[in-house]
Amino acid sequence: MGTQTTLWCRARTTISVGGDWKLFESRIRKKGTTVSTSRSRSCFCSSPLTLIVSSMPYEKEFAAAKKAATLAARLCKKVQKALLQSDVHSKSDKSPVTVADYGSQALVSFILERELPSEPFSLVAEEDSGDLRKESGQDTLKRITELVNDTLASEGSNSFSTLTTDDVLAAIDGGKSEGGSVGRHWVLDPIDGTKGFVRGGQYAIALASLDEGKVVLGVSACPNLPLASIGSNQQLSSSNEVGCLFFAKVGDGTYMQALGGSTQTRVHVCDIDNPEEASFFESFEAAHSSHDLSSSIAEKLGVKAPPVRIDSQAKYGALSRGDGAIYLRFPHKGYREKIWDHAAGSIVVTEAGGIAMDAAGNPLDFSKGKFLDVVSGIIVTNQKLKASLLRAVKEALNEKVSSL
Ligand SMILES: Nc1ncnc2c1ncn2[C@@H]1O[C@H](COP(=O)(O)O)[C@@H](OP(=O)(O)O)[C@H]1O
Ligand SMILES: [Mg+2]
Ligand SMILES: [Mg+2]
Ligand SMILES: [Mg+2]
Repeated sequence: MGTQTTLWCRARTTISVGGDWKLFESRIRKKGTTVSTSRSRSCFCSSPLTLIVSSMPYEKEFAAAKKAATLAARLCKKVQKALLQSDVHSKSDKSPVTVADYGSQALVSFILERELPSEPFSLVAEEDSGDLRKESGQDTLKRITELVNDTLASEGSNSFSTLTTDDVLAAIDGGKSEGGSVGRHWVLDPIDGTKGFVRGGQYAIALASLDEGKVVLGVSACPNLPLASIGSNQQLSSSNEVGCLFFAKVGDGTYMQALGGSTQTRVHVCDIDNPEEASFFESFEAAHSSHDLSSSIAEKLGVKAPPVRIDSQAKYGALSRGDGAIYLRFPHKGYREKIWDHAAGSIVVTEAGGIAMDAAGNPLDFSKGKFLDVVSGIIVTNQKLKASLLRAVKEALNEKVSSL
């Protein structure tokens, strides 16, 4: 449980803030009082000011997010097991959307609102209920409602009341927020890697929270990811258990536990500094990221291992525990990245000591609404490989331009 302290500042005061000091500074500045702060975490206020300092910020939100992602993973696992052709439903952009995408979004939206009743609720999520409101969507909607109710019942909570189809539509549409740089917003990809999900491969339920445009917590449930390393330089492991939950809160590090388990382990990115020993992740789907460009970058860097191709933000999770050293993502011309594809993954990696940036080395900016505008692509690595990776990326991109 987090504790809150109310401080009445009249002069220089030393305060202790768990979490992100920069974010805290920007908050108190906004209150209309001149506040000068220093690295020693002391602050001087020009007029009396009441500061409410939480020693464990975002703790309630973090617990709610873990609960929501874990339950959504349970729903998705059930559907993936029984996946029938008829569960695949075509959206206008032709990406397969299954009952699990909608069910997961409805469940996460419902649980976050239920667990945090006193907070304003804003959710930026991938799916909307448009197709489910049509006559042709009624059977699917009933199926989703049953799935959501079955999953809630399995939670064993006494306060459970059965949701109607209208409740489910409303919960899905709870995800219509546009996000932005003001206030708090949840960001959800109910199933990231839908193509992997349909194929029986990797996928993730990815949930993050933005505060003033910055990702402050992220949870990524990866039901098919082995608990043991999947890197190309993996050590032999006796465990073939799958299902990982990664979670990170700003300033507090990244942790992993077995989905449904309770023992958490702190994870760190690898500390490889020699690219020859590094291995890299990329999308399984060549349509999502140029495999040619990645292999040209890897060659320039001197990476020897073949690419590890997996779907979804499971790549960020695997990187955060050191399974590989680099994740390269270079969408084809005209594609615009969305925040829900990277928000949870990026904090999972940065809190584990890594860096997520665009191909020009800029930090990822989640404050501009649902799109994440990046220069050329997204690259993720550890601190030691950052400079050489950026050089190789620049060279490969220049070569690509001059060959056109
Ligand atoms: N043409 C494209 N280029 C890049 N990314 C794309 C894409 N089409 C879809 N995507 C995104 O790639 C995500 C999957 O990432 P990955 O390739 O790492 O598995 C998809 O998430 P969803 O599966 O949630 O729709 C989708 O948002
Ligand atoms: Mg999609
Ligand atoms: Mg996605
Ligand atoms: Mg998705």
